[in-house]
Amino acid sequence: FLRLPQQSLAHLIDHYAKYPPTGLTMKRIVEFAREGDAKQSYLFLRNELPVRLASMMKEMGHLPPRLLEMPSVKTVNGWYGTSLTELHTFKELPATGDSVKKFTEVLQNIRKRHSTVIETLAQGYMEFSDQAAIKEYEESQIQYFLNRFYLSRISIRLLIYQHTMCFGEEVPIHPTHLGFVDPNCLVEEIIKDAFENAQFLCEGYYLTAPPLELRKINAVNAEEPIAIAYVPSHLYHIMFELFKNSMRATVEHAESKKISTPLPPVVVDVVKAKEDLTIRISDRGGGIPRSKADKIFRYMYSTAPRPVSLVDSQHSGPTPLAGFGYGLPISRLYARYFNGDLEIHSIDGYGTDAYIYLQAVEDQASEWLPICNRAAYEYYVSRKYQSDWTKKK
Ligand SMILES: O=S(=O)(c1ccc(O)cc1O)N1Cc2ccccc2C1
Repeated sequence: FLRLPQQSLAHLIDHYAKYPPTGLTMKRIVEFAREGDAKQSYLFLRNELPVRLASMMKEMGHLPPRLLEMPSVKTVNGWYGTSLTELHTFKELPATGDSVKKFTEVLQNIRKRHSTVIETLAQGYMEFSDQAAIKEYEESQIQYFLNRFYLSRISIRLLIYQHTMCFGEEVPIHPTHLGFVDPNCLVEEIIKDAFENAQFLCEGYYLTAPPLELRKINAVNAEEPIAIAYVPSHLYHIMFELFKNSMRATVEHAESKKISTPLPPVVVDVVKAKEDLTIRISDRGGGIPRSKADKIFRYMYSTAPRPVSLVDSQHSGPTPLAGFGYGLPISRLYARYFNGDLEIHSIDGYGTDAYIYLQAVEDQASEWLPICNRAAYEYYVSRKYQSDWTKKK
């Protein structure tokens, strides 16, 4: 037989991107971590990871050509291509101890290779915006893409961590953890950890920080601690980000009022009910007007070139809580990944409430993933961005 022409990368992408991703529920992930084995994981991931990588590579192709020319964007595209090609070599390989061991090593290399994807794409965006003004439709295409691309990346990294920690040499952080997931994640502990670390940063910079006021209600079982099956590092990331925002707002707002009363606390309410686990973070940091509130979930919004010196005159060192960076949009992706959400409700002149909603029931918490299908393609080509309403005043 003629040897099949060397599978070009474009063929690989088209082959795998044809399939929709297979989303897992938190229930399935926990069960599999308990009862699954390395071979079953290998047989699932050697197809599922290429499907998720290829889908995002195909979708990247719909971005403005000028953006795809940016060196940093080409670099990220290169990493995805290399990883897809490496995983594809396992396509026909039978699941033996040796092939599974090699596969696990490949996953660890992929995780390391992709560790700076977010910063590198941000660099690519800056290169793009330095080159020429970004049109409105390009901006909305890029925001649409980055939410899908980063959500897909969160999911790929979770699947890799689960495999390497359950079936590789890597040991879970806590003996009770099942890989990267904790079947009994004590929410209050993570909230306190995140608050203490954010407070340490805040005190280091502002020489002061607001106190925490934590209130909790377990509406399902009053005596039980509030716990759900979740990814501790995802919850920590969300809380740490929101606490940094609230602390900065609280301190800077108090300073601006020139009166030196004690700082108002950051109040956190945690309520576990039948369906939702809700965490509300309330600060009295002066809030944000509605005219600006719609921008805080934008990538790059506040990475606009900062004042020349990162050192703020009144305080020492770079502003560790500077701007919003990517913290809010990425935190919202973490919350939405397992069918939760993150909402910001602000009262201009008073303060802001951040609501985090998580699924309290494992089989309702299923991966929320982008599907690279016709609808997505339509979005890129149809210029849906064109507003069909008069401009806001
Ligand atoms: O926009 S905010 O209301 C705000 C946004 C998100 C959040 O989690 C908490 C918040 O408080 N806020 C952030 C910030 C930073 C410096 C100075 C003033 C403010 C006001």
